[in-house]
Amino acid sequence: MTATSGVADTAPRTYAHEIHAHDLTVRVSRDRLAVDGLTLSLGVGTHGLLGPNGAGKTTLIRTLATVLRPTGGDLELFGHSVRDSGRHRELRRRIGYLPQEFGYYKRFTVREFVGYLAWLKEMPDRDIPGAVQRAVERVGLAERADDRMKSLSGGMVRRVGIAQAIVNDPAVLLLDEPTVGLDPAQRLQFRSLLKELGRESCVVVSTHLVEDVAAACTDVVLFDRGRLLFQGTPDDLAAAGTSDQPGDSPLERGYSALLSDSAQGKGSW
Ligand SMILES: Nc1ncnc2c1ncn2[C@@H]1O[C@H](COP(=O)(O)OP(=O)(O)OP(=O)(O)O)[C@@H](O)[C@H]1O
Repeated sequence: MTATSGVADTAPRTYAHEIHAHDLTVRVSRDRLAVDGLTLSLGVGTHGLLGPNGAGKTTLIRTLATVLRPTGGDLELFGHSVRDSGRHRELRRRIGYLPQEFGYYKRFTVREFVGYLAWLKEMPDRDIPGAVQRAVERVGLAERADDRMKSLSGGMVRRVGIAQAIVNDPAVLLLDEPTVGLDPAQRLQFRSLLKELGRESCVVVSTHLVEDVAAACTDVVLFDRGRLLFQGTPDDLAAAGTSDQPGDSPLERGYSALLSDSAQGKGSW
């Protein structure tokens, strides 16, 4: 393993947004476009990606993580098109990604596992132990750092997932339903971590929990059937609601109002 700090890590910033999608489409099967003509720019901040089941959130996050290729249109990360696959390694060094389905090695300790992911992200050897310690502390697992993964609860495994996503201090952090399995106290701590991370990086967090968005996000992206329905602040989303819409909070009523024009939002689930 060698230190692989690239020119891009120190180069002056030449892009307006960390993420810019233009008319992006992603086909997932012969008859299904899970992302369908998306134009969207996301910069520094915490962006909550909301939408009903099957809206295309996971597909979009996988595409942003360069796991899936765009079918049409374009996607730029840090000003570079992901169509240039020669740049993927360089782009991935600046991305943190927690997939919805998170795989891990049961016999590794937390420290070994997060360190292994740091190594895969081509972090310099000398930086790894300190970065692992910081990431594990940020998710509240310092006391379990030398325990094997197989001894952790589901919520703790999720927190290790968050630790591996942030270990390289990514400029773009992609989290697919990170709060699933977290207990209420951990969820509160995680929300403050999200806010903190969003001050310096571009954080995209997919969630079904409108409260997560209210508490932690500066920006809401509402997605349905592969299309962008709304982008604005949580206050803008709340303002879209009316008292006759279903929901227990202004944000939930705003969410319902914006989805009510779509067939999927109409009383089905
Ligand atoms: N590999 C695939 N093959 C066929 N269809 C797929 C595939 N992956 C996703 N889809 C379909 O694409 C659509 C979007 O799926 P996706 O998982 O991106 O949605 P989502 O918004 O993340 O949903 P959820 O909230 O349920 O996780 C769904 O209709 C899904 O069935």
